[in-house]
Amino acid sequence: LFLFYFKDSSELSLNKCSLLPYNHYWITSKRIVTPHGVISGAVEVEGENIVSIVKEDDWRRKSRTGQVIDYGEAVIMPGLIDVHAHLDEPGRTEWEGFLSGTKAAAAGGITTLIDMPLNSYPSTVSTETLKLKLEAAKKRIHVDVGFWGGLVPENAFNATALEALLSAGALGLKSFMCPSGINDFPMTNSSHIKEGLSVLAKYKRPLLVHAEIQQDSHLDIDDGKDDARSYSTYLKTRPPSWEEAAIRELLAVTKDTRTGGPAEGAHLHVVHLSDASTSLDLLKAPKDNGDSITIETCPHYLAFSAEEIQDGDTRFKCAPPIRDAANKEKLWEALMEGHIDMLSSDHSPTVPELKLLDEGNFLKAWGGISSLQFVLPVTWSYGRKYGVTWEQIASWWSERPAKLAGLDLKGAIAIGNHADIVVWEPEVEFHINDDYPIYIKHPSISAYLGRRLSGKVAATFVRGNLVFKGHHAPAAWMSLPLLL
Ligand SMILES: NC(=O)N[C@H]1NC(=O)NC1=O
Ligand SMILES: [Zn+2]
Ligand SMILES: [Zn+2]
Repeated sequence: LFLFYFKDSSELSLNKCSLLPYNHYWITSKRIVTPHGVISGAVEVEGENIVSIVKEDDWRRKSRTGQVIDYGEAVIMPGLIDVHAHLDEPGRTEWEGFLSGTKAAAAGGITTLIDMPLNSYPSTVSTETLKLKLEAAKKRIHVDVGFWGGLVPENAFNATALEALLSAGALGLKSFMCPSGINDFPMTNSSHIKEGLSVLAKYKRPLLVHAEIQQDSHLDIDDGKDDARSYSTYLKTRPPSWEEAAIRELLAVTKDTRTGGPAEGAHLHVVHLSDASTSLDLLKAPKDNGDSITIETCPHYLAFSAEEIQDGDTRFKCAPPIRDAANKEKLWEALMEGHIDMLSSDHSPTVPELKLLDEGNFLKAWGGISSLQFVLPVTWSYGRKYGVTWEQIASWWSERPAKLAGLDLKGAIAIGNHADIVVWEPEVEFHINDDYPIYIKHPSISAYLGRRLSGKVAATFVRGNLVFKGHHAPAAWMSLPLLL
């Protein structure tokens, strides 16, 4: 698979994209999150990889070479892998772009980001348009970036075109079952999806689906009774029945992904599940019975509830919508019990003008949450009262996303893996106000502006390069597609 790397490894010796001058070093801490538990000890990095992991007792006894960076009691975790972010470049760079987006990612402990095929212009639906993405990202990324391709009516019945897109490096495909809000990214129906899955089966790669199907809305938005500034008006326009309808249709095709089925090898990933009632319940049995399905939800569905969204505060408009507090509780329960597999940001920014913050019209504003830099502290801050552990965070944000995207050398602090590491301090609180360094292009639309969070990112390593430690590595980024 192609992953678009930010640095040519052959140039590591004259490395300007690392804030560390060493090629071989040890990171020590009392709290290192490994697949075998949290240990006190040291992680040895050489070049791009983790070459050993030792517990404290052995570490003391061992003679060693290489520099030592002691992080004390800070938590050392695998870097986060955000499988769902819209960086909007090329074509809508004024909305975000690779430079600011990956800068925010690095500051937030995200070491790999998979870019969605829509909101840029053109959409990533062919080898030619994927090439435009690669060109745009060149020398402009602070973390590893991969790309999903788009499954749209135009390419769905063209297996040759889809295969070319996957061979050119798309890590999988993404489609919408309702209007996406982007003209050159039309929605697919289940026959398109079935075709897509049959091609993906060969490549053993996933289809990510925005699972909402438009139902008759009971709201007549023209009768003047419903205030477009009120969040409840927006909520009524996208009831859980939209998610339910999409999931019912999807389950008719995911049977094919079972062992021995016609699309064995393909996988369906339901993005940003919001409805924790019937939509989730419908997925449980097929998932347990061998349909190849995973489910993601996003921090904003876990942090916020409809009741607390103020009139006109369109920063919180997204689709599917943030539902009531009871639904939020059920989402946490499903996550803790393992029915929801992973988290992603669905960072989907725009320019402040299109968020209509002054007018506050929920029906007309751009739908999309801006959150990229804060997903780790948000997961931790809002999850603490449910007893969330660092190992769970590593599973939701690193291990399972790596598996979904087929990134064999990522997702865990393990020998041989890429040295993709976040160092963070769970006990440190901070207030996201106007003085706080926010690296996304438009801080004013950030959903977390004004919040107090705990869990501060101290340092981020991407394949052995220290890319962030309160400030970013100054860099003229080299980039190249690399065969994993
Ligand atoms: N086009 C786009 O990014 N849409 C996203 N925004 C959102 O809130 N949900 C989405 O799917
Ligand atoms: Zn979506
Ligand atoms: Zn999205």
